[in-house]
Amino acid sequence: MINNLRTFRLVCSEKDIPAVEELLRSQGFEFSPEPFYSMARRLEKEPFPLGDSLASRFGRIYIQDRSSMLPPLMLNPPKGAKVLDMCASPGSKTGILARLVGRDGFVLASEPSKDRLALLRQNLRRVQAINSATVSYESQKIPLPSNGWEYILLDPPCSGWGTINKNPKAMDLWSGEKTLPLIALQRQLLAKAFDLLTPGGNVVYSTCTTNVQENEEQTRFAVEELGFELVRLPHPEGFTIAEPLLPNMDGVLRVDGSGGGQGFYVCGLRKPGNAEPEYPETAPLPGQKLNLKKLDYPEAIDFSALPDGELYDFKGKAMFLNRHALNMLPPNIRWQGYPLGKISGNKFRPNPFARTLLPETPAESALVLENAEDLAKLFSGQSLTAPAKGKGPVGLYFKQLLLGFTGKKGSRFIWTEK
Ligand SMILES: C[S@@+](CC[C@H](N)C(=O)[O-])C[C@H]1O[C@@H](n2cnc3c(N)ncnc32)[C@H](O)[C@@H]1O
Repeated sequence: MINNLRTFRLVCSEKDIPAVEELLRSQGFEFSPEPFYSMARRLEKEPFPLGDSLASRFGRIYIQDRSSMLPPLMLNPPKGAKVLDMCASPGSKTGILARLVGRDGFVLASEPSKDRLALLRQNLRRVQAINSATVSYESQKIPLPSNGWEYILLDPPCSGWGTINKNPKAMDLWSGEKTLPLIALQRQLLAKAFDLLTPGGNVVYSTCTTNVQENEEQTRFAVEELGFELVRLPHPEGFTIAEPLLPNMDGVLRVDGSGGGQGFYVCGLRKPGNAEPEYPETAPLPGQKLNLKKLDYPEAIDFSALPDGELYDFKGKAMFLNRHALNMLPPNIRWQGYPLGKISGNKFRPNPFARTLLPETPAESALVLENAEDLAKLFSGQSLTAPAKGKGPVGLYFKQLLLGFTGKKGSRFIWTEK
């Protein structure tokens, strides 16, 4: 089946939706809302690649297949929840989880492949998932204590048959016996998820493949061999859901792709019981904790916009360490917080895209652009007139939408990513 449907999601608060949509429309993009998620949009006109749009460059949209949005939406962690994403790169689902749990929640994203870990970190930075941290483990061996997580997303490597439109060779590459190692790994990961979950906690297991072995049979394994309870998932509006290929599987979602989007399989599982999560002993970290009161930083910055946590200097990189990560991650695990900028002595310079450090109300020094043309000019290297007073970096906004920090030289604003 040919899937020509292109979808993306907005990365902003509800109140900023009009500004992001205006930014897109002013560059000639047309789109319509998707019924299953208030932030999802269906692309209808693309005058140039959507990935090159200003909204995308500033991390205010994320291009993602609509079916791939379902697993985190089905896990549906509440605001403030802590979530483990066991197979995270490139971070498309981590990004949704980070949004769902909000500023006071936390997502730990695990990805063993070095290259894919770099991509994951890049994407999390782009969408400013400040409430996340990353680790690099084969998640079946991740050294986290048992019973510590109330929400887990498990989106393991699979044969990818649901993506044949994008990867026409997926079916030849992963057929017959060749899928056996994948099936074994998926089972190990499911067993580990069971161990890591707090009794009463939930995991969503998902694949972008269509065969029964990696889908319903894995659900059956999880229920019959591991002791999970099957959770009945709601029918997402606007999707065609096929009948499961095994009996007694009410509430699993076999997304057949005929409504557009990839073929996907999503199932919800609950660890029986009821208990509070157990947290490990923690230990001092390497790196140097920074005292915000002693830092020299541009006046445009508003550190109070950050969630609870600490700022650390790790070899010149200013890393934000979320309080949940500090409380939940044991001393033997290697993890990375969220990079906010550079630090030299006591001088902090924000990353140009670190919009989380901006106040909602622009400071007097800020550059507030009212039209996308000026923003495009600035972003392409042209300078814009600035008042001679004050120095950069200053806050950059499109209307009330926070974008990042732009440099200033004399009486010109200059965009620089250095
Ligand atoms: C289907 S992709 C995940 C897609 C991701 N959840 C997203 O939505 O952006 C599976 C990922 O699992 C990673 N992976 C492979 N072996 C793994 C293991 N043993 N533990 C955890 N992740 C693994 C792969 O490198 C790949 O990035």
